Amino acid sequence: STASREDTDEMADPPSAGELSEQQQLIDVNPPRGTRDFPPEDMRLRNWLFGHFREVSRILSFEEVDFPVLESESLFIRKAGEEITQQLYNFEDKGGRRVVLRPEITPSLARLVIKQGKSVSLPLKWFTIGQCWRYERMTRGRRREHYQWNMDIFGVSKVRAEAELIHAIVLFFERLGITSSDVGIRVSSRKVLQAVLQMYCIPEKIFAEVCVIVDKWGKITKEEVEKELSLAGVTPEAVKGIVEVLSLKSLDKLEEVLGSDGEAVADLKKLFELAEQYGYSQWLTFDASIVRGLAYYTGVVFEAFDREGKLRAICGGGRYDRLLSTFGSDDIPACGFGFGDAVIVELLKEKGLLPDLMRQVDDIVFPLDEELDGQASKIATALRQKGRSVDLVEEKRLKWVFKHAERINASRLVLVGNSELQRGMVRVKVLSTREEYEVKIGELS
Ligand SMILES: Nc1ccc(Br)nc1
Repeated sequence: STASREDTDEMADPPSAGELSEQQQLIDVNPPRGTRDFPPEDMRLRNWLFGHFREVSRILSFEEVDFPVLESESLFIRKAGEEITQQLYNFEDKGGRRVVLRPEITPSLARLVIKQGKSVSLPLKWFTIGQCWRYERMTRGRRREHYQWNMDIFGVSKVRAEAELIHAIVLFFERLGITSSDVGIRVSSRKVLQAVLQMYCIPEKIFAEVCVIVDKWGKITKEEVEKELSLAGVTPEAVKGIVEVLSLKSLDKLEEVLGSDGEAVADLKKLFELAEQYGYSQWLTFDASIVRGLAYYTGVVFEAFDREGKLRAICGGGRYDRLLSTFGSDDIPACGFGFGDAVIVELLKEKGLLPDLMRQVDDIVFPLDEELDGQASKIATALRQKGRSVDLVEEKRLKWVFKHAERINASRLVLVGNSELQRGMVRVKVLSTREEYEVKIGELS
């Protein structure tokens, strides 16, 4: 016989376009280009990931904050040629205001710190998980949104802040089963590049632009980097000096080039000493080519990478001591990182570490006869008030209910039947042990 719809759990085929009248044309059920839906299975993974973000933030004693996804465009207008500012998801709203879907979170954090002003005592340790956007020509077919975990410390000028943030990143990886054999964290400081530019009397005003160009090292050819540096106003000998320093992979070598009295070497030495004490130095590696691509970094910068070299940077961050003054406020030393929700999932897949997250329900309550739907509602209410998750099912055959119970990993099946109700009872099946018993309705827990 043909199974009726309530017997199967497959959706009927949607009507074909020809079966719909003009105004009933099926809408495009896909989300806008470059964006994602999160159906239950994907949402379980996302909640699992964000749960670890939150737990690590709690363990590091960070407070959660949040901001509108929509921000004034003025927060992100920067002249250093960053990709992030060239791909702003910007528009004019109905009030004629220039607004954006934020491409990153740090400027919002800075805005709130300024807004809070004297009402907050430093240091501040804030975290947030928020959706960020870019408008990229779909030629590269890349996503236009992702969720980013940000942790930021305001008011700590010493590298203790960087050490704390890196500790958070290491703890997060360890919670997911990722080890320092899978992932490393490259560390350097923009003060390295700053020192080199000073050695060659390159004006400070092009520092941010030079950093954005140097960040392309390894992504575009050496010749292209040199050409862009030259166009930015860096002399040929300074370009040579920069290229030489970028290849340094040891602090000792760096010290030979920059001398031992500079801030860059001192900061990095202190950070690596602290790393030993935290017990995570096996994750760290000094790499002078790391500058990160955001204009506002001023000091230590770091990024996590997969040692097999198959993926883009997993997360990254650094010190940005001068960002607040670009918004007209007094500066407050600051340091933070962003951790996207996409590359980490690719890494977990690579390492076979994706968790198997099942839907789980405590009880299915099922009236065996239609007229018992009221009794079933009472029983569901009593159980829910005790905090049990209850799936109240009706208009189904018992065979379907057993299959459904298996599908949603229900712990118990509570059957509401006339004969039991006559005696003030319901029948309970414990699905894991097949144990079956009757219990007084008032004693069901
Ligand atoms: N900044 C940014 C925003 C959105 C995506 Br997807 N990637 C980077």
